[in-house]
Amino acid sequence: MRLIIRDDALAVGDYIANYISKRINEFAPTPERPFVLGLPTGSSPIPTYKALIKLVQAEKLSFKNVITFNMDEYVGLPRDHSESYHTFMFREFFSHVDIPPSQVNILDGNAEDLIAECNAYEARIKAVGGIELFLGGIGEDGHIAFNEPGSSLASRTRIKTLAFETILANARFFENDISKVPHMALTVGVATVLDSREVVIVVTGQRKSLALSKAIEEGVNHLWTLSALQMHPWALIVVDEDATAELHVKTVKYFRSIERVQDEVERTQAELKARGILKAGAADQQNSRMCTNNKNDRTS
Ligand SMILES: N[C@@H]1[C@@H](O)[C@H](O)[C@@H](COP(=O)(O)O)O[C@@H]1O
Repeated sequence: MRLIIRDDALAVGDYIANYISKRINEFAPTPERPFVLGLPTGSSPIPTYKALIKLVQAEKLSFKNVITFNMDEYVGLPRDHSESYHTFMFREFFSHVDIPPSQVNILDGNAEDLIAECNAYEARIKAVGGIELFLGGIGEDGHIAFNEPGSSLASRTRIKTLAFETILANARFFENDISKVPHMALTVGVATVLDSREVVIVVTGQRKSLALSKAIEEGVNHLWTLSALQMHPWALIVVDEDATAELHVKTVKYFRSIERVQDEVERTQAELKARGILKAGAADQQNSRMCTNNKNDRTS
């Protein structure tokens, strides 16, 4: 697992947007081989969405050959409600980029048969070859998607009753009236997230700092479902300074040093390449080996 620390939420958004953009561009998706991207809602990913939109407007990135799967959706909230995740995603992101709406997948919280809807979602993910990169956020209790404390770490897409803390936290989007917040949601499971080839998590703000420390400094625990990421071979958490408030100083120093060393390695390689000492092909091969190693190295 890697932890990247940036000054504030905007810098976190820029970092993640550039990271995703690089991944999609390197993948070079086509209609026959689309890039499959998992996406979250919430306030934390908004700076990332804004930065991604800018990249599309600058023609540095395209979503034409990207298929998306959202993490979750409320049960029983009309699709066109201002706070449905469907409305949120089109308002904050999809309407501003070049993704064909037919390539957007969001769970239907009003489906007649909710269990069938969840099973079909898992099947759809499988049918397109699995998720390449899952971007996620977390709740204050460390939940990923709507996998509340106590969720099985082997869980798949299903119906979940929301924790009271989550209902309280989300009341800010429903005129601070908890009776207006849906009490149930459809969500991908922890195992659905872990199945994706890469996971990137955004954590900003001091209110998430306890969850962050529980998830990365302690063991894997279903009470902090983000901690399941410790089992993932290629996970990246990008946080702002505020979110590190509960981390040990040595944890912060450790992850900062890893980033510094990685930057140095890349700089040295670029220099050697520019001076012709390292052949372009060899450098690329080495880079891709490093990349492969990173995929398998939980400390990098
Ligand atoms: N189901 C969503 C989560 O997927 C999201 O990560 C969380 C955090 O929201 P925010 O980023 O607004 O703190 O909100 C909800 O609970």
